[in-house]
Amino acid sequence: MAERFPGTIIVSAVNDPLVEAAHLYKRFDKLQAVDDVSLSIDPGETYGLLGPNGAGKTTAISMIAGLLEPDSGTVTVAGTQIKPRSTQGREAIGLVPQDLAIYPDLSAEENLMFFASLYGMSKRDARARADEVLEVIGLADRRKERTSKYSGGMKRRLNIGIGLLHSPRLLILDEPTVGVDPQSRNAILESVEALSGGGMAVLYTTHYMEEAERLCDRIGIIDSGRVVAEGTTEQLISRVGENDRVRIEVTGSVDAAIGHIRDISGVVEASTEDHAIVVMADDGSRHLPAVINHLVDGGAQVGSIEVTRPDLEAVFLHLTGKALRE
Ligand SMILES: Nc1ncnc2c1ncn2[C@@H]1O[C@H](COP(=O)(O)OP(=O)(O)OP(=O)(O)O)[C@@H](O)[C@H]1O
Repeated sequence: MAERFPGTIIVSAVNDPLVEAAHLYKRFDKLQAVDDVSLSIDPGETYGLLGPNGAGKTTAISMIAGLLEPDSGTVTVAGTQIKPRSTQGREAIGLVPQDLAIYPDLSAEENLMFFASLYGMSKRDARARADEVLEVIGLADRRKERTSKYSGGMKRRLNIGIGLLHSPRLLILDEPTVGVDPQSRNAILESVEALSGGGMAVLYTTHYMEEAERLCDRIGIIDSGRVVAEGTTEQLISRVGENDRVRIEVTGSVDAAIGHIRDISGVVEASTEDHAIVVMADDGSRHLPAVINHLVDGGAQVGSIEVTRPDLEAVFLHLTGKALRE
């Protein structure tokens, strides 16, 4: 991290993370809502906090955004320590909360212009930035409509646009797709991908594993206030040793083949189901030809084949003993 000397310009090293949260704790009465959460996010990286309702995601990001004072722990964003009682460093952060903060009687454009004026932007800059933001959130063609007529998803997209107005380096999104229509959901995911591709760091909370898998370069799995595992989707899956599941429909006997299939290196388990054989293996597609050869050699005919890769849902279950969407 760059050191500060009076009168010098602070230049962060290129490789410094944009966000560093270290050992955050927060307790509400008897509940330890956040219990030693640390994470770092690089510029251009999308970091996902994946966990069920009540896991502590909102509490953690509220501390990272400087809205909530941690009991202990520190947050640094773009080289500045974030403190709830100071506005220092806030310009680097765009927080999009779950609750909407838009004026229903104003159009999308008017809402953006209003919030831009709160940031102290000139009318000209505000107009130019509103144009850019409307493109990013996919509402350019609906910009003049009163937002009271918008769908819930469109309102949510405008909420994201407001968080983007001041061109933050870190965008924090708290479960932005909960309860939105599929079209808006897709628009939101595409916006996040575009922003991240443009170099913005994104902190994204969700309990939808498909979104975490699609968007996030790294994921922290959070449960009961603790990040119980962190890594890329592949790292998380391999860490818990989950296997691919290969299901092959067969006619004829598999008795002769099944012993040979179990002997294939990398095959963990092979069993029969109704008119099918199910093989658990570390890399299902790689073992498929050998499995099929044994079946055919044993006199069985092979029908449809399905390879199911393990997902974050399985990882979550493995780590916590709970389903992500209980
Ligand atoms: N201000 C508060 N006072 C008391 N308890 C709180 C407060 N804020 C959150 N909690 C509790 O802390 C726990 C974590 O809540 P948090 O909102 O951070 O979880 P979450 O993962 O964001 O889930 P959700 O999506 O349901 O908000 C929950 O049990 C919640 O009830």
